Amino acid sequence: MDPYISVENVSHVYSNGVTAIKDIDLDIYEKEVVAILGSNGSGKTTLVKHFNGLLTPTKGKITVGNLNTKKEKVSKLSSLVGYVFQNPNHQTFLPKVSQELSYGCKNLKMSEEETEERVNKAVELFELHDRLDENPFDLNSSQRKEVAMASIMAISPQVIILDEPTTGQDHKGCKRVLELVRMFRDHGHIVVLITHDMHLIGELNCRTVVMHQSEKIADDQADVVFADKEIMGKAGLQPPQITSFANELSHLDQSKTYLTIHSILESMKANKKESVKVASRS
Ligand SMILES: Nc1ncnc2c1ncn2[C@@H]1O[C@H](COP(=O)(O)OP(=O)(O)OP(=O)(O)O)[C@@H](O)[C@H]1O
Repeated sequence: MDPYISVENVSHVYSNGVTAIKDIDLDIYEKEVVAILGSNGSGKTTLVKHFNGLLTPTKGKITVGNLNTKKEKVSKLSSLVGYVFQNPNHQTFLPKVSQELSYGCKNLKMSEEETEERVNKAVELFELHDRLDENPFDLNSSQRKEVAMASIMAISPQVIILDEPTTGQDHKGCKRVLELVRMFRDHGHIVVLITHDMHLIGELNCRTVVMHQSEKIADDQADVVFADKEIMGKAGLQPPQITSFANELSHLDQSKTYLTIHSILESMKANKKESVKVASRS
């Protein structure tokens, strides 16, 4: 299977001379959820801005859906790759939710019929029926973020980039983000997450790319990356608290990396069954 996004030996040097990403190779396939992790300034945003053509490589090549991003218009690429900004206020600017939802489709010059069909689908998925006439700025930040995500979903790009989706969200908002990532994946989209939220990555146990000082230093499932003390230390990352806690529980199988309470409980139950078996044998 060909990758949908192919990053081949890509570097980006900004006009001020800063090398923000260096010699990156990365293939992203259909239906993958990929988290990009790394400390501030490590190059995460610069990397993903190449996926929708906001930036182009100063060295190397990127293809998205077989299109060379250097040769395509940003408008074409933004129909394939949607970018949900960290701050929904940077994305919502129209006075009604309904206008926000249709803006992207209209901007891409879709017919009225197609726009209506796509917006209706987004309204359905995000259950926005009662909010269509509201002003996005009258909604709370979690609801406004959902409107921003729904307006990207209306375009139905193959790839959805979520930049720090849980930042500034309360517990309910964070849970909703997790649900939405799963919903995007279940609808066949590729989801790329830029995040510092280790709990979110732990819950998803998704493919995790770690950036450090402009370079990619790890690319594996979250449980494998989180168990790699050298990588985690180098990138200045801490696994979710639950993983550190589980590492202290000597009666758990320490060959595994525990990312959620659920996984710890499952292991405890398995241990219990095992010890009952042993007890009944002796
Ligand atoms: N427009 C720009 N012009 C010049 N340098 C930039 C520009 N944008 C980012 N940089 C620099 O490129 C490097 C990588 O920045 P980038 O924003 O990609 O990192 P990041 O990992 O996304 O950081 P953060 O977590 O803080 O958002 C940093 O040194 C940053 O100062």
